[in-house]
Amino acid sequence: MPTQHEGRPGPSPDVPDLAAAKTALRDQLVTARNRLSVAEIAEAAERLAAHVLDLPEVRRAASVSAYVSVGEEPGTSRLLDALLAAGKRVVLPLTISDRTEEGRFFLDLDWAVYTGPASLAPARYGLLEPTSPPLGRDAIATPDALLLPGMAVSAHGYRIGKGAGCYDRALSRVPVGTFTCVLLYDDEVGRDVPVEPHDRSVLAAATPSGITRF
Ligand SMILES: Nc1nc2c(c(=O)[nH]1)N(C=O)[C@@H](CNc1ccc(C(=O)N[C@@H](CCC(=O)O)C(=O)O)cc1)CN2
Ligand SMILES: Nc1ncnc2c1ncn2[C@@H]1O[C@H](COP(=O)(O)OP(=O)(O)OP(=O)(O)O)[C@@H](O)[C@H]1O
Repeated sequence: MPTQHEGRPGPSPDVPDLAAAKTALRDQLVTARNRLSVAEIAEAAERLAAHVLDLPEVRRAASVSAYVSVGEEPGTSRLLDALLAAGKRVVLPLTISDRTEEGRFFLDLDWAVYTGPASLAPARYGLLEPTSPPLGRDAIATPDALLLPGMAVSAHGYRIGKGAGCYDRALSRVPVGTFTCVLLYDDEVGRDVPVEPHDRSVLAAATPSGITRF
């Protein structure tokens, strides 16, 4: 499919054709991930972690934000423990619900420090979250490097996620220039991602084959 939407400024967030195109792409991406075997997921996680840990921005970071992978997502458990073992402060998302002034429900992210696998507990939406105290939504502004979940990324670094907009909200609180890297499978990089006005691009993608910079 040609790149129809990339870089085109939209008139407002929630442009219906862009939102529908995102939903269609997400469906395709979920289907592809569902075909992965447990062995493929484990091997991909291992290779991906090695590339992430080798990134200069991650090596020199004192603090890193990441996520706890679930299901067919690129695995992060070994990566989280390696970051901790390297002496870094690791912060993880807590998914919280909020309402707009008009009463519309949305999901946002708070943050908490990771201290090891035993500090994680099952949370809403099938997620695993840290049990340490919430640091506040603005805590995402302080880590030196951000490792993000995603479903795909465009050739220009625009990512698509699960569709709640949590990471777009979180990224809007992050100082420009902060190192941001989405963790994906190889065939999810360079996809035709529809771009809405609220979308913030990332600086890199990490996959089992290596790092792509945008
Ligand atoms: N591992 C991991 N953690 C993460 C994310 C992620 O993508 N992966 N997030 C990335 O943003 C945040 C959580 N994002 C979410 C995005 C959508 C839905 C959601 O809509 N879930 C259901 C509907 C609600 C339900 O189950 O009752 C759905 O998928 O239909 C939930 C959480 C924070 N933590
Ligand atoms: N910074 C923001 N401020 C207000 N609303 C936002 C913001 N970012 C996203 N949204 C809302 O969230 C909805 C979902 O956004 P989008 O489809 O870009 O999510 P996504 O990137 O797939 O998910 P995520 O960011 O959680 O990984 C959009 O319809 C938009 O209205």
